[in-house]
Amino acid sequence: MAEQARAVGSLPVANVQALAEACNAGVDGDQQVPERYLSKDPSTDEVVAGDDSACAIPVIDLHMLQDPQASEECAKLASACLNWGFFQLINHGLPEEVIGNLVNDVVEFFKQPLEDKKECAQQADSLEGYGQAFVVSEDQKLDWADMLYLQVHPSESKDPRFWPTRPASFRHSVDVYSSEARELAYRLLEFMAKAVGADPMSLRGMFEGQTQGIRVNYYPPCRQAADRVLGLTAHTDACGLTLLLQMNHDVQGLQVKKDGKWFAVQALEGAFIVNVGDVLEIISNGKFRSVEHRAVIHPAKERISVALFHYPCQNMVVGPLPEFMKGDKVLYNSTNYQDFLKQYFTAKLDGRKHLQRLKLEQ
Ligand SMILES: O=C(O)CCC(=O)C(=O)O
Ligand SMILES: [Fe+2]
Repeated sequence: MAEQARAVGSLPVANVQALAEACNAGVDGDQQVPERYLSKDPSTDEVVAGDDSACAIPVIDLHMLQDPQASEECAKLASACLNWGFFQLINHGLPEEVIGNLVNDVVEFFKQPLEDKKECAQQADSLEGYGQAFVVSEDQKLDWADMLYLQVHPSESKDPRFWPTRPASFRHSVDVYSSEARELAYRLLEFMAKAVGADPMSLRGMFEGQTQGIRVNYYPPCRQAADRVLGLTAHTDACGLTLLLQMNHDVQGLQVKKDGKWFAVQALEGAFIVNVGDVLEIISNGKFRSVEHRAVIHPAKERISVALFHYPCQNMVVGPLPEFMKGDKVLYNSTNYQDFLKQYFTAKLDGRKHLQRLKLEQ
């Protein structure tokens, strides 16, 4: 992402927060939701409701993972990463104050007038900044959301052009939050490796100190057509591991694909939603799965989420690690990381297709 974020730009499109305000205001017959946002056909979607705990993504307790006696939690982690590619993490130890400061500053950022937010607008040569991601053609369907993407680590990769100066504490809140969350991601990578019998340091060593990016997603409500728009089109994450914080936990939006159906996620207050990215699926030779997910829109309520993406070492070869095979058949081709990213971005978010290409015939 470090290089790629600078090489791939997005075509400028309307600000969705402002468009939503116009469409949601007043009576029908005012501004209509433009056709380009109507990307979803509700009649063909099978969605499993998020309030049924029997069908929910697994919940993993970090306290229990750390207890050397509690091997069941480790087995649950391995099963979550294989069968869902997603889990919610509780008792993660990230200070409430650190999360609270981030949440307040993100909310304040989006409350500003459009002109002020545009001070950190995306530029033609970059994915960083405030705008939309991966718009590459004039007739492509568009997401009902705005986002702010920033590279947060290593510190020399930060581009101050895109970092909000208001609220004044924004930069500090993001720095503190992302560095705490980074440590947590490294701890999780250790547990994930251990959970499938690999050396706990094998994954940590590939990710520690490498690129971390933050993506703040703002999903405005859509009164006219909530079931026809998508906040974030179905995709897999290119990175190794994503830590997602959903701010208004009572508004459902994230959906995860399993066995051909979409499962709505009911976010637990204060928990992280963690998911496996493409790089980890390949490195683990399929023991962890990078799963398609998307975000849907509420008719009356906004939703904000913050995703932290953890990328591996820039010059690594992305391929199954011997540590994860131990005699198993090799399921994926290896490719160098820069080519891997190029292919992912060429497939325009369609990471799953990209993964299929790397997957060897069985
Ligand atoms: O907003 C969400 O719940 C999902 C966000 C996401 O998948 C992403 O930013 O990659
Ligand atoms: Fe994602």
